Amino acid sequence: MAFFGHHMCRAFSSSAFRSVAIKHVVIIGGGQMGAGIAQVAASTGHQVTLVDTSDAILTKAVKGIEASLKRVVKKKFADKPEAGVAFIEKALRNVSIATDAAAAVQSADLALEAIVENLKVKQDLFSVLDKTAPAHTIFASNTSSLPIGDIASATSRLDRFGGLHFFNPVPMMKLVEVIGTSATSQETFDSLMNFSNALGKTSVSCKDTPGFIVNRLLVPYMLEAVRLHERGHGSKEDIDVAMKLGAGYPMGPFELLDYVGLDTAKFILDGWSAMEPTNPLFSPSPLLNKLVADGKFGKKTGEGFYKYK
Ligand SMILES: CCCCCCCCCCCCCC(=O)CC(=O)SCCNC(=O)CCNC(=O)[C@H](O)C(C)(C)COP(=O)(O)OP(=O)(O)OC[C@H]1O[C@@H](n2cnc3c(N)ncnc32)[C@H](O)[C@@H]1OP(=O)(O)O
Ligand SMILES: NC(=O)C1=CN([C@@H]2O[C@H](COP(=O)(O)OP(=O)(O)OC[C@H]3O[C@@H](n4cnc5c(N)ncnc54)[C@H](O)[C@@H]3O)[C@@H](O)[C@H]2O)C=CC1
Repeated sequence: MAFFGHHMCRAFSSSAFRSVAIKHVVIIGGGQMGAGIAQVAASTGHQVTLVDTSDAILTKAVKGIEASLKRVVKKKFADKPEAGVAFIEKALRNVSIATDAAAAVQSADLALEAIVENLKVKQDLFSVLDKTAPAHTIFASNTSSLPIGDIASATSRLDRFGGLHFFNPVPMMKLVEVIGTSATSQETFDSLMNFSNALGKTSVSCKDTPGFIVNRLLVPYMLEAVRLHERGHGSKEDIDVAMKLGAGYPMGPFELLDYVGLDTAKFILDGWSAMEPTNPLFSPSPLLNKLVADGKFGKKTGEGFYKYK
């Protein structure tokens, strides 16, 4: 089984650009990941512009950020409720919203995308942003499964392009994978590491290889769980209970798939299947395809493998 035989080494290129102190972050995509990253960046004193395709989506995103901040302060400021209110107000003041990404990046130190998991759509976005962003602006992708180098290839700033892979839910998950391609400069990589650390996250350095570290291990596990169920060897409920109580995972694989989003899971599976069509692990899943075709994307739509209303 090849499972993505190619291997890309990261050899830092020299760059005319110094490492950038990231103060203004433009986050494109105000879904679960973009909103979560915006929340954490704003809470740690960064100026954030959150971009999506409509005001309605952005209003929902900001409401979600406020609700999540309330959960955070309930714990963090348990004995000081006024300080908690001030913390939320300060964080929300750091967030502005926009629907025009090309205009928003004109004052950005970092443009980070968390839009749909589709190579062409991500390339189209960065190709446009490349024309309006200042020379110093670093571009980064939060992709789960696509090669960072392929996304970067749509731009003229290969040395100022890297990956920042966050985990869902962003306010709770402590890890960020920082990915450098073979063309990412050391200055850019350092800037991304510093930014991730400034968000209070623990950062690990990753090569631009399929799935980086976490998803290289997590995706096959989730795929095996679905295959096991499709073979009739376990109900999804039993598999979830087994992995929570027998392996100590906070969520079982089906709960986690619903949490991630089945639309995103399908994008990942289809993308990896295209890269390695003969690998039976990546063959289409009738169960997943049916749920996605029915608009059952998991928790975010109220139904996936399970019902949430
Ligand atoms: C063949 C078909 C298969 C397709 C295969 C394709 C596979 C594709 C899959 C790969 C996808 C990859 C996605 C990716 O790139 C990387 C990822 O992000 S993977 C996901 C990683 N995340 C996890 O593994 C999450 C695991 N779950 C948990 O850690 C917990 O369950 C969770 C923290 C989410 C919730 O905790 P829980 O105890 O279950 O519930 P509570 O509601 O009680 O929360 C506990 C605690 O946490 C606070 N909290 C929770 N969420 C938030 C939030 N969004 N904001 C703020 N605070 C939050 C909550 O308030 C609680 O606080 P207490 O003080 O304890 O009350
Ligand atoms: N869901 C997860 O657990 C994780 C997802 N990721 C990655 O993060 C990215 C986003 O995932 P989610 O937030 O879960 O998706 P989501 O579906 O919740 O949000 C995506 C958002 O992007 C917006 N969007 C799509 N195209 C756009 C464009 N051209 N311009 C502006 N906005 C656009 C959509 O309107 C939507 O609000 C994907 O690349 C995914 O692989 C990474 C880590 C974890």
